[in-house]
Amino acid sequence: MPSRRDDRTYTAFPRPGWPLLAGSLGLRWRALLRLAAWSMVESLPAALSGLVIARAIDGGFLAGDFRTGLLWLGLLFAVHGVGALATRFTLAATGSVVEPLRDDLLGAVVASAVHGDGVDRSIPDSAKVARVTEQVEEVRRTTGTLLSGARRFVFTLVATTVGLLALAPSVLAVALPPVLLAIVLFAALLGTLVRRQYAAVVANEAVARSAGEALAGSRDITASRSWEAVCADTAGDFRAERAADLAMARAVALRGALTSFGSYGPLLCALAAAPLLIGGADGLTVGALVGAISYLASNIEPVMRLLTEVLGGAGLVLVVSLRRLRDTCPEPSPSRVEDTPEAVGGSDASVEVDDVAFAYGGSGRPVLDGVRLRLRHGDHLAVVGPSGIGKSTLALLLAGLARPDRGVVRVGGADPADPDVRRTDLVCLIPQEAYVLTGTLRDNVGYLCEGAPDGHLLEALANVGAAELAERLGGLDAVVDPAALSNGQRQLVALARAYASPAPVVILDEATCHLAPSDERRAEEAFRARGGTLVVIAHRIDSARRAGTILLLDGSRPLAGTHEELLSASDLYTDLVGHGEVRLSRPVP
Ligand SMILES: Nc1ncnc2c1ncn2[C@@H]1O[C@H](COP(=O)(O)OP(=O)(O)OP(=O)(O)O)[C@@H](O)[C@H]1O
Repeated sequence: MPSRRDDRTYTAFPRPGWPLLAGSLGLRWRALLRLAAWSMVESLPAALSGLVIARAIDGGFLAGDFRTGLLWLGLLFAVHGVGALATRFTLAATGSVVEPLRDDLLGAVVASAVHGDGVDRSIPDSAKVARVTEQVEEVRRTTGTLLSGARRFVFTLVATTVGLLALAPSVLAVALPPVLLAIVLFAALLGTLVRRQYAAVVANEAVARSAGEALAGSRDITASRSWEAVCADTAGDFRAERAADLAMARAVALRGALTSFGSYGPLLCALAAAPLLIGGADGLTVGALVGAISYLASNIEPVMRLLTEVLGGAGLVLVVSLRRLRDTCPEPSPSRVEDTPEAVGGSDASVEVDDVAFAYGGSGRPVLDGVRLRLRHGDHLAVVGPSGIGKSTLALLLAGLARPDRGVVRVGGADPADPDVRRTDLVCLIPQEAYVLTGTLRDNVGYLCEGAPDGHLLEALANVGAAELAERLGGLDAVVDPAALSNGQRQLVALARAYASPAPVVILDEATCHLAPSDERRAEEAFRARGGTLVVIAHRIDSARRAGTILLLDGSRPLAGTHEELLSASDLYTDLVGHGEVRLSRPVP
């Protein structure tokens, strides 16, 4: 079967949604690892700041040793410098994860638009394209925000916990419960937030749709003085949008309250417990308390805001945009593969010629003009017409050896003249002047089916009526001298080569003209029994009559039909039949 260099199919794109997002991110796992590594470096200040501050106070400033205190603060400054450098690299790594996502999403959206079930390809829906493009952009942007928010949340929280554990476990014990409670409550609220945001988006789209329709019909509405009725109709959509927005606003207000609780709760708890903790069982020093407070003030507060506002906000938009994309993009249909390269040269090989015109270079007058033809796998067609009318030219076009100036030629769904298509796997043309190579009989018969077993080649020779010739020549190993063969013998060798080839379409361009009528019949019947599509440029009436369909080229309007149909429809055909030869030697009228 023919092959193409690009074997990617559109159906390889999954539908836009979480699996696509996860697959796209999964493909960039190296960049994700890089991102994690740089995030760890970036969170060093979060892990060390409290510890360093405690040392600066206890071992430096409170002990009256300013130099030591300043040295510790200098170290803190250097650690922040390293963290800032790491931030630069995290941005680059985030870009290399998120940017390809846009291509993947657009690929999925376009595949869905082209191959989706129920897509009406005759009506370009530019509004939908714009909306979908906007949603793709939204998904890409929010994925970036989410990724960078999520990694800062996780790494900063872990770094802070580790730092607090090392510096003041008693403060950690007091501060951790409000943090965990805020996270649990936020997780419980998330479902409501998603539902309300989705409802708000849908209500917003409904308003845009109904208002757009009203504006588009404004002339008619004004002419019929029906503005009041239209306003009454659209008012329902506006009310639904207002209700959805209010419900969303209430959920967002609750989210704000949770943010404040998670941000300041740990700090307040630590400050309230401070008098008990200082000098307590684990000997909390003033420096350690200040260091612990700095952890809570400079790390926990931003981390909780990240969770509820950035992750909650961007995550919400991402979930809703992905769901909207999935809902608005129909499922690519796995059965609709006719446009994919896989379908090219499929087993159901057929011939399609659509409104083809062709002129040899230089001569302005077309040899063929307006030729249409459609053959199914297994069809047998004879092409007849006066000499010079263009029968061989049609054969060349079908075999991909010439390109039409206008119209389309497809064999097995592919353009046979496409250099990316393996033409010999698609179609085999045997011209009148049979071509025999200097080489063994095996080389000659197996030329188009390299590596085929001898049995296959011998069977081909026998079926086209060349078994006796093969025996006389000395079998498959015999070296053939083309000059020593008669025209008929050369045609038998060429016929066996075509028979043995894997091409599902065989074109015999007067390829049996030097054979006796009985041998011609035998060869043609062998090709019919071989399967596939057979096109015979016929020169004898019997040869044409054997075909299921006859195409008569007459220079003006090609006609196709059975022998009887053409007899009653065309004087030219009757004329050809009267001569016994369907190729008249008189010139084209
Ligand atoms: N390579 C070529 N360059 C220019 N003109 C050509 C070329 N080959 C064929 N022609 C012209 O194109 C026309 C159609 O030729 P074609 O061989 O297709 O006709 P045909 O019907 O097969 O004829 P025949 O039955 O005699 O083989 C003829 O006028 C021929 O002279």
